[in-house]
Amino acid sequence: MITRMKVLVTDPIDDAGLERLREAGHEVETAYDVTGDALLDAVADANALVVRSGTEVTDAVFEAASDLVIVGRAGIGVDNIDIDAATDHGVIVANAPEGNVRAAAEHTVAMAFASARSIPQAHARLKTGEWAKGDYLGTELNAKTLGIVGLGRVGQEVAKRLDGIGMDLVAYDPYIGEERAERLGAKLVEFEACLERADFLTVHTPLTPETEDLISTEELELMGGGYLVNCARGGVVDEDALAAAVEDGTLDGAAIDVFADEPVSPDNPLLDVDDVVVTPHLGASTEAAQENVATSIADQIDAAFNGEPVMNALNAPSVDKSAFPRIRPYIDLAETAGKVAAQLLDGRISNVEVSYEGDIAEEDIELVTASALKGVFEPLEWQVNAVNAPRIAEERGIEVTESKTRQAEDFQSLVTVTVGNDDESLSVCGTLFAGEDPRIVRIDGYRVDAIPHGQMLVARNYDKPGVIGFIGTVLGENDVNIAGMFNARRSADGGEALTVYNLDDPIPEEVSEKLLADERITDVKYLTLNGTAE
Ligand SMILES: NC(=O)C1=CN([C@@H]2O[C@H](COP(=O)(O)OP(=O)(O)OC[C@H]3O[C@@H](n4cnc5c(N)ncnc54)[C@H](O)[C@@H]3O)[C@@H](O)[C@H]2O)C=CC1
Ligand SMILES: O=C(O)C(=O)COP(=O)(O)O
Repeated sequence: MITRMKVLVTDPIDDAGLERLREAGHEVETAYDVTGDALLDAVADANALVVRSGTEVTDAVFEAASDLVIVGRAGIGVDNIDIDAATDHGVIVANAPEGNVRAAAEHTVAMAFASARSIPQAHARLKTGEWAKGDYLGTELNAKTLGIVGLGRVGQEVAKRLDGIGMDLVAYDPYIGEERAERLGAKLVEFEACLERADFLTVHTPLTPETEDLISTEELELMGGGYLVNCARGGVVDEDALAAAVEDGTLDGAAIDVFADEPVSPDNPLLDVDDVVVTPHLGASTEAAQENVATSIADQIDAAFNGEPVMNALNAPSVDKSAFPRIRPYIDLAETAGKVAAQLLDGRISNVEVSYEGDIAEEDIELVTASALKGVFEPLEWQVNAVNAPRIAEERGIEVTESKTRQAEDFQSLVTVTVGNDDESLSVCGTLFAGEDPRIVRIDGYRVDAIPHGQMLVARNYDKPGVIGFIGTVLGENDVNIAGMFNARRSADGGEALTVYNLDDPIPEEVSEKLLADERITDVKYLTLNGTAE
């Protein structure tokens, strides 16, 4: 099983998550607030990195962390993680998209009320002994219009809560259907209409190039009054524009939990405007939410270490937990078939086809195909795993195709990996005996029955008397013991044949020359697969 893995945690997460990682046998190191070179040093021998929003996980981090398997984000937003760089380095990025949704929604509601009733301002004055009752005349949310920009998980929870207190709901989200909005009692409208109609506008999009500064001077002018709440991401709202709009009365107020740069600088213009209520990124900071996200990330890290699917992987194929036991043996089988095919083809690989027949064709096979690609690319000595294999194929212009058919001729399930180029191709078919024992059952059209592991030799020869004996003698003379062999021929007339050997020992280089010196033998290939021959 897995060896002790090191998990580096650079933003505070709940003890329940740390405990779960330790219970699973992993070494957990916490190094909060490390940045720059100190972060690069700390991550150098880590197998997993756990962060919240406080750590910038850049390309340099992946460069420094050669043993990194996964970055776990104990929360939702991953704008602080360079996912492209992670994929290039074959590192999984996973988040915890459910655990803090209610906390974020409740904080949003709290912020809307806080700004509408000036609670923080009145509170601060009363604490200094000032009874400023006459200075505050608030706004009710009841019967006002709530505009929601981004009707995803958090946006929907906010919708439910504020619908419940009698607000009218409009929403702008170009990626969801009208039906979903209607089920929440919200009307889907265009962006401008959402701004114009909202008395309270709340933002719940991720920060992406598309949403950066989504709301700036022009958009705030369209609102022309009312309140803006941002508990999503700082960069979505232009801070200078918002501060100016509240200052000059274009808006009545705002409530902001998130900032373009965090921790926020004392010079941030929003801190100077009295009608802007601020909190230091507290949306997810409840006990329940923190326990949820920390344990979710711990489980996903453990799964990654065990080679199991990572439920919320953002850059890797993930598989339903209940389906994984059925798929797992095919992951290894496809990788092996890919490895064998790549090692047997002489020419360049410019296309890979993975086809599925029988029961396996009913399953979600994205991860199986990625594993087949990993198998194909590994003998080429590319730094590859199932996370970056599809990307590597794309970058190198290798065409990847998949096909599925529920019919299987001779086997319950068959996985075939075909590698080739415009001039030639070679297929390797694998199946599972008794549902779990991997077998190679066809190589380049020859029907074989080979156990794919350890040292193997695949010889092509003319089907003449004494050839097999000759190969056995040469191997024996070189102290290579044959654990098993299978000979296949296309026809019974002395034509071409293919023989697959499982060997107990590595093959010395000169063996190949000796074998090929015999004109009955046309090709010899050595394969090295995982495990050793029995
Ligand atoms: N303040 C805090 O502590 C917390 C902040 N968050 C943040 O809240 C935000 C929302 O989180 P979730 O609801 O879980 O995400 P989600 O992915 O479930 O929903 C985001 C929604 O935004 C929509 N969207 C994307 N681009 C858009 C655009 N240009 N215009 C309008 N809509 C667009 C998407 O279609 C999606 O429906 C994220 O930025 C997340 O990081 C989440 C939890 C806590
Ligand atoms: O989950 C999110 O997106 C959040 O913004 C929460 O951030 P945090 O984990 O509190 O740094």
